[in-house]
Amino acid sequence: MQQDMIVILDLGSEQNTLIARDIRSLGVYTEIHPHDITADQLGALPNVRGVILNGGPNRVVDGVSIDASDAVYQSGLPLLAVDHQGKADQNLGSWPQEEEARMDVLKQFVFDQCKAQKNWNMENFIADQIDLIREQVGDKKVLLALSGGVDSSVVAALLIRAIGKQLTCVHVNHGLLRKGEPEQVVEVFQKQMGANLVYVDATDRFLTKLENVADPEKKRKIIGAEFIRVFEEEARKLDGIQFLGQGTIYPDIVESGTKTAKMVKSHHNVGGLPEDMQFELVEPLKMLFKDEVRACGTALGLPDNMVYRQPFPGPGLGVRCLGAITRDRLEALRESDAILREEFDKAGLAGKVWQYFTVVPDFKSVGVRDNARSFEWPAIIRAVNTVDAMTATIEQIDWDVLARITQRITHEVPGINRVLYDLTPKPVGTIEWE
Ligand SMILES: Nc1ncnc2c1ncn2[C@@H]1O[C@H](COP(=O)(O)OP(=O)(O)OP(=O)(O)O)[C@@H](O)[C@H]1O
Repeated sequence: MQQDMIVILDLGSEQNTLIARDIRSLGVYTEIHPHDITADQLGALPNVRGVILNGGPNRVVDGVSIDASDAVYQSGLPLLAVDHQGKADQNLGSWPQEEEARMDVLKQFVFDQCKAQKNWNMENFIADQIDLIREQVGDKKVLLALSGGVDSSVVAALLIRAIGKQLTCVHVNHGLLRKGEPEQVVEVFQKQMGANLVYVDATDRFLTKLENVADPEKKRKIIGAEFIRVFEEEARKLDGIQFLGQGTIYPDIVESGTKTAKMVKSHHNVGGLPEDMQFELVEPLKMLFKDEVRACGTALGLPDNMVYRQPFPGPGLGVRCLGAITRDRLEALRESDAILREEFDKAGLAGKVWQYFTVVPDFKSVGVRDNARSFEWPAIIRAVNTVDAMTATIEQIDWDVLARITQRITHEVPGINRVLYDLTPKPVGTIEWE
């Protein structure tokens, strides 16, 4: 391993991630571990230069105040005790709330006391991961479900670098992807990077299953279950696969809970595979935050529009083609969404607005086209900003941009005769319509 490490022990703090991010921003690698880490576990971590005892409001569990194990106190490593409640007790000093003062304390600890080197960067990370992946996988084979989203794309690029043809990627086109996405996956991974890529066009299969299904929950369930079925079928056709690559990232793990935090949820796994299909997991991004995943993707040569892709729901366009999906309305949705993205790009909004897309509902309105009555769907524009997806505000799009988008959609997309702009923040509206 190339990097020095500062270990953060979670003694009931809600700010483990914040402090981890602060230290990484200083160019030093950090990992968050449970408070009762054993001497063996601590000893197994490479290049540890110091330990932060990160206390906070959850420190008292069942009336007992938790503390780090003796192994930590006897390790001889420099220790920094932090209490985010600002209280000082026997072991814990108080902790500055202001960012500048906090960073000063961290810098002093990390560089002066621990003598850590500023060697956390993507070049070192990639070099380390390539070694680790080769060590884990040996001459065996790895399977990866490649969506074309940020996380699985970066995992694919990293695995291709590490093990080349020992990796097989499976990309499922369920017919609900955005315009150009499946083509880009084939272009980037198969043509440019020379990956083993199985491209499955399962559009008919998904759309047939979804025929006449109007309930949003049912739609989501059908799409999820069918995805697992298609993926399983493809996996069974391949011989001798022992490993499954996954785009697990650090927030998935941190949010899933250390010992003092509540379990939140587990993401990113291609869950639901049958029990006889047990794979060992390869999760090379599991210590990276999202912006680091993007930096890693860029360093591996992935295109910007893949690395900075806006979030896209698992069921894809299926939840934006409201009610029972029909092929013609889905096509109108895909085309209007592509125009919106193109115009946002031209207007410099693409990197600025968090999420933007169109929705096509299952009702029509009267219009006039070429001097004749038309009866067509509306396209609804949604453009929102959020920090944590729990709340969202509306992007105030320039009127000229909106007018241009309206002109293009109503003239270029068959079946659309109106464009509407959704002004609802979250709450009350969710970001997606279904
Ligand atoms: N169309 C698809 N083809 C192949 N694999 C897919 C597809 N959709 C999802 N997956 C797999 O399921 C995982 C979780 O999917 P989800 O839609 O939750 O994406 P995500 O969490 O945004 O991850 P990503 O950024 O990789 O898309 C993906 O990382 C990928 O491995």
